[in-house]
Amino acid sequence: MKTTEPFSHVEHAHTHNPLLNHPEPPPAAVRKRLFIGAPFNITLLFILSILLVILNQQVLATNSAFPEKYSRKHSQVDRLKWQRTAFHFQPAKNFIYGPLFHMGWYHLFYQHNPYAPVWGNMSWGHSVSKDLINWFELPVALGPSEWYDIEGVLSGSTTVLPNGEIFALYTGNTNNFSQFQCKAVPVNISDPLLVEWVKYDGNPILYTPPGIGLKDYRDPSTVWKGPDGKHRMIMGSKRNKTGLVFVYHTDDFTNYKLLDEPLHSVPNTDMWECVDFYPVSLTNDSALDMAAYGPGIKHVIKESWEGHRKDWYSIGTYDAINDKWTPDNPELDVGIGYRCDYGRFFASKSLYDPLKKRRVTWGYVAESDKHNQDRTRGWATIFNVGRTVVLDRKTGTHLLHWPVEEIESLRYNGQEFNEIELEPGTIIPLDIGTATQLDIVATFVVDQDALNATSETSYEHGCTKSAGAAERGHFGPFGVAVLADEILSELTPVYFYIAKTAEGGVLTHFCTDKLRSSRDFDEERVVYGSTVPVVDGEELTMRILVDHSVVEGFAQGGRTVITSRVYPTKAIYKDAKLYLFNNATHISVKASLKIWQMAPAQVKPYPF
Ligand SMILES: OC[C@H]1O[C@@](CO)(OC[C@@]2(O[C@H]3O[C@H](CO)[C@@H](O)[C@H](O)[C@H]3O)O[C@H](CO)[C@@H](O)[C@@H]2O)[C@@H](O)[C@@H]1O
Repeated sequence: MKTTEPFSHVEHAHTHNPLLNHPEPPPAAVRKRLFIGAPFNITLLFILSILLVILNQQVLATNSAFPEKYSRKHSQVDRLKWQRTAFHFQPAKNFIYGPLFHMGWYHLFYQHNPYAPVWGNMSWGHSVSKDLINWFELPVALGPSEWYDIEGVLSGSTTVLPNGEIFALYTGNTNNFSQFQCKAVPVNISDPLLVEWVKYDGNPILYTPPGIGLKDYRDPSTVWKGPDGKHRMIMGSKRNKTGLVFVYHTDDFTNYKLLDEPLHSVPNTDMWECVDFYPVSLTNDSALDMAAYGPGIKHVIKESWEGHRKDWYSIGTYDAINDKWTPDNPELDVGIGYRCDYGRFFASKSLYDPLKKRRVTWGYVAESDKHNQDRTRGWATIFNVGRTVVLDRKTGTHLLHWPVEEIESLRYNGQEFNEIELEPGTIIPLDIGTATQLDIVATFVVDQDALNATSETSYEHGCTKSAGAAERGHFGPFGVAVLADEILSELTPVYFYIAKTAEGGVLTHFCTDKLRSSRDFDEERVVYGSTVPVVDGEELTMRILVDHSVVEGFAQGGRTVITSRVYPTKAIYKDAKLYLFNNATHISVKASLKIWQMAPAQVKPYPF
């Protein structure tokens, strides 16, 4: 790895940043010093403060902050071209999202419109990879063709049986959008690419159960064998506003018998789409295949909340004899506890990878700019970089989602910055050259004496209801601003914010501020985030993947994750810069970073 000189050249670049700072009164001790002086100084200071307040208010008013609609420098064509990601999976064009599975090669199946970059003509797109990073696009595996799927081959799953048999279960959308479950098989299982698929001629194999809406019944899971030798399949649905998971038993993988009782249900969580269910180990980081059952194992339910477009998980115990699942903590039940990702990430689906004994999950990361841009760009929505999922054995309450190790093969030109002192209210540029494709690992050491000395409490703080990185607290925000232009008119800060509780404890928030990511339209001009547990003895660490229009942030090894789509108009190409900041009012922070440039991944048609 190539390293730069120590960070001395940046130290004298410390600047006071009006864009990040709120017009808050300085702390009492400082205030005293400011007001000792001649009346002339007081008047001057007063005028300056008024100007600062006006400037800050302009910046904080989200839409009116940017009167100039487009940057003159980069044309719209250039901007849209820049948005295409370099190392996140997306096919050459059109619309993607959906499920995946494995066979020899890693096979990724996804919801795909072969004709336009918008939802419609839903088909199963198909790509294969040897390393989860570089992909070959194959022909569409399954497209609408029959009465039961004429309006779309929707999401589902694939199953590989121990005898090598492979089949897919999917939801067919009829001409009136009723949903039926269907089966398909590869034509030739000795083809490692599984290029051709054929639909079962007895489709549909499953009809909507009584009392369930015809449009509330979809996304059949992978089939697995329970400890009693019976095979199971599950599907998400809802009854009134109660989200639930149906369980089916099968002997032949074509006929499925619905059990009377659901595996689990939670009132007021609406339709559960793309339900995922898998075991996690309490004793090590090795993933388990679906059949794993017994002591030392917990089971995770993940659901994608229709309408909200958010993925929720909960950790609990699976009783395979009665096909019932119970959450460890009812207050952290499915849909009311933790999310897989606090940004834009939906309809995720995981794969047990027997090669590396790990579970990898992908979700689709939709666009958040104007819908008509999709057509101009020619593509829409991407996948996150595949993430391994393990139980966080330190907390026991969280999952850890972390980019697959293969992504590190794209790193080059590594640079290290050690122990940069960030005093309250500073922002410094990090001179790393091009800043559009990056892997950043940052550690922050907080001045504990200052933290302990202050009794101020800000327990009520929350990323999503805050004013983002401009909202100054005693102990935050501090972090990294990515995709920022030189004058900070566009920037996406990814940061920690420490809040002290009335009892003297601390609560750490991990946030991404999209309020000033783009001067252009963004339907989610918001601050994303949540709290992140920090276990005794841990430093505050974050990892950020920057890839043009996507920013993935991981705090504390992936306990809290935030994926954002961003559409800067100025901070693009060589004008995209990186900054380190501490906008807290009362603590200094020492930051150490490793930053790599990221090479593009290859996504190509398979060379038949
Ligand atoms: O592509 C269908 C699969 O995708 C899932 C999970 O994302 O359901 C999405 C869903 O919404 C799509 O269709 C809507 C039109 O009917 C459209 O407005 C929306 O933008 C699309 O994402 O698809 C079904 C209807 O087909 C709808 O109820 C969902 O919200 C998954 O559940 C599907 O299998």
